[in-house]
Amino acid sequence: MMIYLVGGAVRDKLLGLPVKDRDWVVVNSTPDEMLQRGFQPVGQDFPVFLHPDTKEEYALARTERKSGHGYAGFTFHTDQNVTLEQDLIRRDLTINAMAESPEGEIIDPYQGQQDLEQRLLRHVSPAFQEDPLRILRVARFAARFANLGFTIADDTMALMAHMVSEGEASYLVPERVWQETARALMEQRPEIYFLTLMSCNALNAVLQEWQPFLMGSPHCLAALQRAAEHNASETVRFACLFAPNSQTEENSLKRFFKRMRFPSSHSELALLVYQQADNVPGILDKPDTEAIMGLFETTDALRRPDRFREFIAAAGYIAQAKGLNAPASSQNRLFDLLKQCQAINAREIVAQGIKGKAVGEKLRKLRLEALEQALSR
Ligand SMILES: Nc1ccn([C@@H]2O[C@H](COP(=O)(O)OP(=O)(O)OP(=O)(O)O)[C@@H](O)[C@H]2O)c(=O)n1
Repeated sequence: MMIYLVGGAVRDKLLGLPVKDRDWVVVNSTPDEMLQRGFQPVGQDFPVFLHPDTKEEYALARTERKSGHGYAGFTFHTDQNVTLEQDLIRRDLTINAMAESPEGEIIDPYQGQQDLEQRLLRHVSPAFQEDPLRILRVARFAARFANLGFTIADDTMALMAHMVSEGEASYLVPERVWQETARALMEQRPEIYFLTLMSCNALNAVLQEWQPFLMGSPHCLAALQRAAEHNASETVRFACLFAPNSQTEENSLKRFFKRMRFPSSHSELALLVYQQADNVPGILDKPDTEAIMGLFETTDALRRPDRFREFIAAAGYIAQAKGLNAPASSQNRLFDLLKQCQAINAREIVAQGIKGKAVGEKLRKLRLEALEQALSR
């Protein structure tokens, strides 16, 4: 048997980037031999094994043939005669289709190194079409490597658009779409992921309800870009893409979240942003304690201060993207005001012998007074 390092590890090494996961291809072997050598099978019909010590993935060189749609549509073919070149040609991008021998020799039958130099994301062969997830992967790599100067080859973009027009993208299940999208959100230039999906029409095919936000208003993607520049969390980046938008009804947004099964933390923050983000800029311009208290109440800030922090961060990026004056200092000020309100709690009021509904009323009154005082300072 011969073992080669393949895929992202070879690509990242050649780019001088840190290598996270290492994947290996095993040529000229059989499942029996792998088992004899102590490798653990990953699944029943899947020619992939885990190394007994490192737990890294070792896959028998294989060819894949499509026999239908989606993930049930694959048949694997692996035998001792499948060559490294045959294994590499079925991969997605030329920069992901290189191998390294144990001696450190790079095996590059499809000009991956040339494309690395030319900063091109180019599909290896027509076999690219066998997996619609690759449309999202290419968009994600474009987002990751944009700052290194990478762009998508015209032919590859055309192929992706062709796959979408053939209806292939509709076979992507929500879980996989989210998996790629979540990873893309954390890349350096996440907006490029969405721009790529728009260019090949995949956004319309898989994430249609997002279109009014992403295509209808220029603020969302600009806000996302700012959020990424400031190393914002995945939740905040996601929520930036739901700036208030008059074309979308709240119910259809809720249906979208449900259909795509986004994590509830993300959907909840996004919904708050959609409903309330426009109320944040300028709220501190005039000392209107009722307005500030109203914002705390509608966003449930007193009980969920961490989420409120994320909410004002997202609202801030959106406001900045709109060219409004929304400095980080006013976000901190708003959060300080929240803390002042939180410092007053029901215990002291109950201790004074106040009961029932009057407790809440008194609490609100004291908090408004605290806001008044803080704002006059
Ligand atoms: N839909 C896919 C998924 C994976 N691959 C191939 O399998 C390798 C390993 O896949 P994965 O670990 O998902 O990606 P990486 O390229 O290692 O990228 P990342 O850094 O994002 O993990 C890829 O390089 C690529 O050659 C592919 O061709 N098509």
